[in-house]
Amino acid sequence: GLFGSFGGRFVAETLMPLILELQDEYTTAKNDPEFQRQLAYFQGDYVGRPSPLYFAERLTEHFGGASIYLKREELNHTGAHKINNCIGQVLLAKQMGKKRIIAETGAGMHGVATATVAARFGLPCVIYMGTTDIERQQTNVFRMKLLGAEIIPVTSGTGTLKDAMNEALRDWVTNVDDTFYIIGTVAGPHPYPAMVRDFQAVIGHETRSQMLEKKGRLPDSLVACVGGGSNAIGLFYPFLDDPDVQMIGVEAGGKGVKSGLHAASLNGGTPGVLHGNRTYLLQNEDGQITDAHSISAGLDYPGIGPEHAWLHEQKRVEYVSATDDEALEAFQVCCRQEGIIPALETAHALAEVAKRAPTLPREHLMVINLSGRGDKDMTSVAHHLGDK
Ligand SMILES: CC/C=C(/N=C/c1c(COP(=O)(O)O)cnc(C)c1O)C(=O)O
Repeated sequence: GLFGSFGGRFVAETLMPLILELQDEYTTAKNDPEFQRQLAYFQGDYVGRPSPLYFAERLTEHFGGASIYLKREELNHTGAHKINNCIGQVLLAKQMGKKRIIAETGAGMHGVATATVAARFGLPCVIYMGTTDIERQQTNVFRMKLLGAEIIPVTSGTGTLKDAMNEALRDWVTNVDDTFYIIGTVAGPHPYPAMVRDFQAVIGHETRSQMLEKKGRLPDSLVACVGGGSNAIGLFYPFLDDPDVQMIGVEAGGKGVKSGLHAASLNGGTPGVLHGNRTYLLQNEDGQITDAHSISAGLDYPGIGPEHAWLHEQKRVEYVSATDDEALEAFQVCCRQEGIIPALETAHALAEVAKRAPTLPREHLMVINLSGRGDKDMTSVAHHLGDK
């Protein structure tokens, strides 16, 4: 389970039997036509896939350069890419005879997607969520309750995603026999980063065939925001062996990487171990995890998926960052030009498009992962714009 020197399994011994059972179950499922048929069925009739690859004519005109295409993951059921992964993992949980589902959440999109599949498959569900995020993503908190999930507020640390994941991992170690932990991003011990990537790779597979059908060739560049990195790797993965397809991952630059108040684990971090895998993370010289900062709860995480750490070292993907302010600006441009209200996480990818598209010719085909919709962010954005 290694991506170069990244990834692996840094977990308590008590977890190993379940991890090995999960790895066997997943390896079997990957090659099991019945599992793949079930997955495709729910991706189609329940999630609503394939998501459109939409030519954003107004954004293209507005930036005056590259041809901009949006991969509309915000149109999936529940409003983000997270459901792609939750369907796959809940099917595994059922196959393994698990009786209880737990998850962590920051933006609440993974929490809602987990509560959604738990409801649909008749399993009790507990979601761990930091109190900071409960405050800034209230619509998703209410949606989780409507879907029947129990939410456990996490007050430790900064009360954000990292802290929620710590508590979810503790629950999992305690209830390893009857509980399945649906991890919401490409983090955690092997096989999670590879498994979550595989469930999200439907994004890239669809994008490939949609672009070939529309333009008769592959896209020139792919842009996606990076929190833990699941929507990005899902878009990038099917293209990794196409050397002419450029890939840009956009981290949360917060108040600016130099300010120290950011969540840019690659651009502002160093190698270390967190949440069961070796990757890049924000830490001080003693190896203590330092606080992340981002206007967007879903990017507010001091780590990153180990495959991204490896792709960064291999220089196959270019990782840049966008600040809170740049994301807020791009958020508004998307609303006004395309009539699409993106999630604040997604707005970080759009901020990079604002910088990069004008420098490219119209023939350049640029695909952005529109990872989620922004309903959840209305009060937060109103608050921040009020400061303008
Ligand atoms: C797993 C915790 C992350 C969450 N969300 C992250 C997120 C992200 C960043 O997560 P990744 O794709 O895994 O980097 C991007 N776009 C949207 C709309 C998101 O909600 C969540 O709790 O909903």
